[in-house]
Amino acid sequence: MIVGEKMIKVNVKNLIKHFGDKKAVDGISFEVYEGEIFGLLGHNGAGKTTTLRTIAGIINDYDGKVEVNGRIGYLPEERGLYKDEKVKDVLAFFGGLAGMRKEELKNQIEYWLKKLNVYKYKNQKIKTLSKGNQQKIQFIVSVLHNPDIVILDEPFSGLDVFNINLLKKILFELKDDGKSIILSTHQLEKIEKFCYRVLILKEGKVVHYGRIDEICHKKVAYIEYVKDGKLIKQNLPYKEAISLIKNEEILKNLVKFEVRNSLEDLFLEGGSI
Ligand SMILES: Nc1ncnc2c1ncn2[C@@H]1O[C@H](COP(=O)(O)OP(=O)(O)OP(=O)(O)O)[C@@H](O)[C@H]1O
Repeated sequence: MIVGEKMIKVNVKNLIKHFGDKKAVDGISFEVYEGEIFGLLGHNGAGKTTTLRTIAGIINDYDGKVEVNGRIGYLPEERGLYKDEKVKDVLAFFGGLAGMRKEELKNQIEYWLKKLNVYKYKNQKIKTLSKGNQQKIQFIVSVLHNPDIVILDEPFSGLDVFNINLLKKILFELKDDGKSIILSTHQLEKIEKFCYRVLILKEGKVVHYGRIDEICHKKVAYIEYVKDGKLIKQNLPYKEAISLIKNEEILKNLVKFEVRNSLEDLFLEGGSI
C-alpha cells in the first residue's frame, strides 16, 4: 500500500492480544514505512515483544489487523542458537531454511561475518563465542536472506558500546538500502536520535506515536494536585494544563507543575496526552 509518497511495509490496526485474562496488547495501531528505523519503546511488560512476535507471524491468534508487505527477518528476544554447532554451519542451516541458494549463501555468510568482525570465528562452535559475539551471529541470521523488514527485539542488549555503534551503523545502511527496521528497547538512550519514528507503549496501550523530534518538541506539562483528598498526577498538553490551573480550586490545591518536553520525561511518566 502507498500513502502519499511512502510505501507502507507493516500496517497494524487495533491489535489486541490476550494471554488468558491478561491483555498484553490493548488496541494499538501504527504503520512502518519503507526505508525507516522504527522504535518500539516501553518498560518491561509493556507489550513490545508480543507486538513484534505478532508482526513476525509467530503469534497468530489475535484481534485486529496486521498487514505485512515483504519478507521478514527476525531477531527474537530469547536468543538461542545451536550451541554445539559451528558458526558457519548454523548460518548455512538458517540460510537454507530461508530458501537461499548455495553460492549466494556462501557469499552472504562471508560478507556478514566480515561486516560484524566475527569472520575469524566461522569454524568455531557457537558455545565458544562470547555472549556479544553469539548475539552478532544471531543478528546475521535475521538479515542473511536479504529481508525487506527486519524485526529486532532488544538488539542492543548484551553489546558493548563499540558493538552498539557498529550495529547502529549497519542498521543505517540497511535503512538507506530501503529496508524497514523495527526494533524494541527499554533503554531510551539507545534510540534517541536514532529511530526516526517511535511508538511508546505502556501496559499494552499507545502512549505516544510519531516522529521523535515532534514528540520531544511537543510541550507537555506534568501536574499534581489534590482533589477530594486524592493526589492526581497527569501529563497534559501544555495549553490544557494552563487552562486547568486557571480553575481556582485546582490552583489552591496544586502540588507540582512542570513543563516537560524530553522523550525521557514522557517515557518515564507515560501519561496520556
Ligand atoms: N506467552 C505468554 N503467556 C502469558 N503471558 C504473557 C506471555 N507473553 C507475554 N505475556 C504477558 O504480556 C505482557 C506483555 O509482555 P511482553 O513480553 O510483550 O512485554 P515487553 O514490553 O516485551 O517486556 P520486556 O521488555 O520485559 O520483554 C506481560 O504482562 C507478560 O507477562
